[in-house]
Amino acid sequence: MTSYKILTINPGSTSTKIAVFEDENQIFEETLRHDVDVISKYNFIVDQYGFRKEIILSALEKNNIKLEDLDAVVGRGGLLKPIESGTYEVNETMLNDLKQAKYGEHASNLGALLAYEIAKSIGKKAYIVDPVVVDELDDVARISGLNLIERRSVLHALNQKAVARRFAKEINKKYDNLNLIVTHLGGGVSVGAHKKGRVVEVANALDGDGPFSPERTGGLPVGDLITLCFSGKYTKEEIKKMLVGKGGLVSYLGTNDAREVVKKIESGDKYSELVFYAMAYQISKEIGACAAVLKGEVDQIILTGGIAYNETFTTWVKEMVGFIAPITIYPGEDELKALALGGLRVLKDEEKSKEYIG
Ligand SMILES: Nc1ncnc2c1ncn2[C@@H]1O[C@H](COP(=O)(O)OP(=O)(O)O)[C@@H](O)[C@H]1O
Ligand SMILES: CCCC(=O)OP(=O)(O)O
Repeated sequence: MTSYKILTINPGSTSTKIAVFEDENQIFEETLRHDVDVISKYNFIVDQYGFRKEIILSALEKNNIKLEDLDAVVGRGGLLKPIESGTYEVNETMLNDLKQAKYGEHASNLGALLAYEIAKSIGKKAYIVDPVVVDELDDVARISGLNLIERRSVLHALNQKAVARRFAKEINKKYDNLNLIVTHLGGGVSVGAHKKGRVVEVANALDGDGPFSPERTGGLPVGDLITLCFSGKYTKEEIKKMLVGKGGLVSYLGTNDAREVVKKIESGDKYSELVFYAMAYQISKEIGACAAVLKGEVDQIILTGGIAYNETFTTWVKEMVGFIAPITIYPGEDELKALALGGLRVLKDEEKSKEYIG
């Protein structure tokens, strides 16, 4: 039987994760973490392309992984036109939208670009799976309160879907029959209300509403934000960076690394504890909002992402939202595997890849 070797690339706001799979089996994985000082010196995400490509290729070389042995490269999907869940072949329209940051700036925009270039160098195809713009919102969730602004679905779709399906499988139920609240705790934070297999509500995890995260402000008091914007002290680009990249934990504590914050708390730093607790508090409020969207019919709350490794943090969240539904914790994420499986389904002809129209 033919077997396939797939390189998966997941550029996140605080890291680049890579793995190589032989069919469903992971044979190599590495997480390359990026300090806020390294990342924030780049004005645009696309400028990080060379830096991230170099560290990927050098990690592969160090581990004796030969590009010529690969059958496909699958990258995390970035900010594209809102699309349905699935595996998409990387095409010119997609690359252009990402290079121009037509739908916004986020590290995931690099997934398709890196996958395409590496795949091209060996004459193979590149794909993305469940990009951050997977859109299954109920129409009511699109209404913002101002007819000039529509609420958008921007989330860790790949991992949210992967852990939701993993939970359903573990309890022998169908994802499509469950109501779940999935909370991804990464460099960005997304809290999604999954109603019978569709993410019907999510606070835009990038630059919208919702809780603050290690590197983002989440929703801010709008009046004060307007004053800041028109104070004459900051350019539009500086304000944007303040909200995404230099917001959240970075703004209060100077780091996007929750593990550093935990160390400070353990050494008795009360201010760090207050800020870290505030993040748990805001996330819990958002979980409460999703419970209202699901009319209280919540089968399970799932906590996932890097910060879900921290027991102090998950205990705070449990204390606040444990009354809503039982809580399952899947620390880290299944994104690399989800990317590999999405690519594999296409290589094995079990599924046709979708075309990105733009
Ligand atoms: N063991 C851990 N304990 C606490 N926080 C962690 C741990 N591992 C990773 N994190 C934190 O999780 C965040 C990144 O999460 P991750 O899901 O890897 O995000 P991203 O894909 O956005 O880079 C960082 O703040 C990182 O410090
Ligand atoms: C853009 C939504 C996904 C997101 O925030 O990812 P990271 O946590 O990897 O930045």
